[in-house]
Amino acid sequence: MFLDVRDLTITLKTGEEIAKDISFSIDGGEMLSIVGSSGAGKTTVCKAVMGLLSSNYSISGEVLYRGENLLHCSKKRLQAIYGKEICYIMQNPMTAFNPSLRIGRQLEKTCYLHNPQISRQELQLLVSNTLQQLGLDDLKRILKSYPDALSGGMLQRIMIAAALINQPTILVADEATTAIDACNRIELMQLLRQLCSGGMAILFVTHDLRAASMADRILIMNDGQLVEAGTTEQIFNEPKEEYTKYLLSACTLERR
Ligand SMILES: Nc1ncnc2c1ncn2[C@@H]1O[C@H](COP(=O)(O)OP(=O)(O)OP(=O)(O)O)[C@@H](O)[C@H]1O
Repeated sequence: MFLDVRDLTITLKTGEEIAKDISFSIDGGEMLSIVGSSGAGKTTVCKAVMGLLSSNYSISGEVLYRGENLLHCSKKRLQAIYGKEICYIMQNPMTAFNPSLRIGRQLEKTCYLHNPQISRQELQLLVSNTLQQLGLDDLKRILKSYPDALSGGMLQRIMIAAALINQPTILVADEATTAIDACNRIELMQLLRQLCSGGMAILFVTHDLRAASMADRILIMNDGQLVEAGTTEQIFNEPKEEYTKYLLSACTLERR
């Protein structure tokens, strides 16, 4: 199993519980979606999986990456895993980049960090290919730009490129398609499916049940807890919980 999260409970130092008894697993070639309204605890769970929660949080349970509990790994081991084997697409593309560094440089640094042996030529080719894979063709301009010169949708796609550049085995995508227009969003979802077919495991987190329809399985999260789990067909065609039905009706309303 690529990723196996067991009984993950996240509590603030003040005692407030943000997520309780969260368990799920994803294997290579699978896309699992966590769906829930704003404030359900989705981002906090992603950050716990990515080792990004500060000491203001206490975490119990297990985050197993191929059997290795990431909550107890050394800093050195985690540095080797995160950004290379497990990559994260953060929710807000505007704050994910260094504002004073050109995009090209930032992508090169991301790649170089985990592939110090790579030649200059290979590095440039990899950066260009990854951006093109995400439908970003205006390469010269993009690579020379500072983040504030690019649109939110573009930055989101570049952030996805940054996550894919090191060809991770697990991709954690938190609202990865939110800032992207509808046509590009469909293309991006198809790309994620394609990556899955190539063996990647994808955790796709969203507040929008429609966006989750490309996943193999869906977990519904509400108020810090998983309330329903099933295949995508089960969730869409035979929802059991009232909250799942509510999320489905919100999709139908938006479509009218
Ligand atoms: N450090 C913190 N201090 C206080 N409250 C926090 C902290 N971290 C998380 N929370 C609270 O935990 C809850 C879950 O937050 P989280 O960002 O994980 O939700 P989410 O499901 O990802 O929502 P969204 O989609 O809007 O980001 C929210 O009510 C949030 O305010």
